[in-house]
Amino acid sequence: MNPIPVMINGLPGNVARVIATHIMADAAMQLLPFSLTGPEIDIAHCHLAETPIALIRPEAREERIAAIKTAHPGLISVDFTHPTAVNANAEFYCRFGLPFVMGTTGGDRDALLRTVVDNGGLAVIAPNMAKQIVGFQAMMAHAADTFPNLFQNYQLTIRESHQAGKADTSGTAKAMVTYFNRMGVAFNTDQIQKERDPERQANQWGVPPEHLGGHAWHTYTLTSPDGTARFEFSHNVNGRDIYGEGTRDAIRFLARKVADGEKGRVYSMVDVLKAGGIG
Ligand SMILES: NC(=O)C1=CN([C@@H]2O[C@H](COP(=O)(O)OP(=O)(O)OC[C@H]3O[C@@H](n4cnc5c(N)ncnc54)[C@H](OP(=O)(O)O)[C@@H]3O)[C@@H](O)[C@H]2O)C=CC1
Ligand SMILES: O=C(O)C1=N[C@H](C(=O)O)C[C@H](O)C1
Repeated sequence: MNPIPVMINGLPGNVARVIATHIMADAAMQLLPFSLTGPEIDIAHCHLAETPIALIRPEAREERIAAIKTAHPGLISVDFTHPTAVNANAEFYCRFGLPFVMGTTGGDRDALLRTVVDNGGLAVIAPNMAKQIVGFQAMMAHAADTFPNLFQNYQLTIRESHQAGKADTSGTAKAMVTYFNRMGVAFNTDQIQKERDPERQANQWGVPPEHLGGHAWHTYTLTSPDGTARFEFSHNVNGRDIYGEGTRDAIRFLARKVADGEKGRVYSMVDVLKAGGIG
């Protein structure tokens, strides 16, 4: 079997760099030496180990993509860019018939789904690629479907802490809100408490100093109306390696859907998990 050609977009950003390293280590995939990059990037290349990757700025991508696509049939694009880029990037992928994995959070998520469906695109879209967190989401979805209003009238607090440079509120926490809502909890994503201050992260949260520049800590606390019962769920991730395996599974899943001739469909990481793509 030929390796799946993969273009990681968002280099030289933090997560794109980690994911690209995971792709390079996977014999079933071929990391292409190109990456769509952002408007602030003024270097022409970045290096992953010894491999130079050409960085394609937004104004150059329309003229470059056709040749890349022709040279690499079956190309899968993987997007870990910036919340402000989500919708325009999805439109770009759909315009050029590029199936994509969208790991980037933020943007208008409803519009994102519509773009794919209305334009016959194909995508896996998920705010979190970590398989254990995806599994936790699936558990919460099951609880919401099976026991609607299980936590009716409970008070919810959501606290999340990420590296100071994170541009948006946790997309994972926002997704989790939908399950709590379906379990009867009144809560708006604006109520998510986000921490971006490294001093408080180290001294109050206990984030290890070496991970202040890259961590994703989330705690969901439910308190009963009379205050006698409290339920707490946490997932605390240091570094970014955890996202590599799930992203590779999403790429393999999407490549299979392309081979099956699917079009106009959006899949989540829960779909990837259910398909047995995560092992
Ligand atoms: N789904 C998941 O499992 C995970 C998702 N994420 C998400 O991934 C995203 C990236 O995070 P992170 O790497 O920390 O962010 P960084 O800011 O480190 O990197 C983002 C990179 O994307 C570039 N960029 C901006 N606009 C575009 C564009 N239009 N096309 C291509 N590249 C662009 C930026 O360039 P410039 O400097 O010019 O803006 C920058 O180099 C976030 O949305 C984050 O929430 C993170 C971890 C896991
Ligand atoms: O920006 C990050 O780092 C992360 N972003 C995702 C999110 O917003 O949910 C996933 C994880 O929290 C790390």
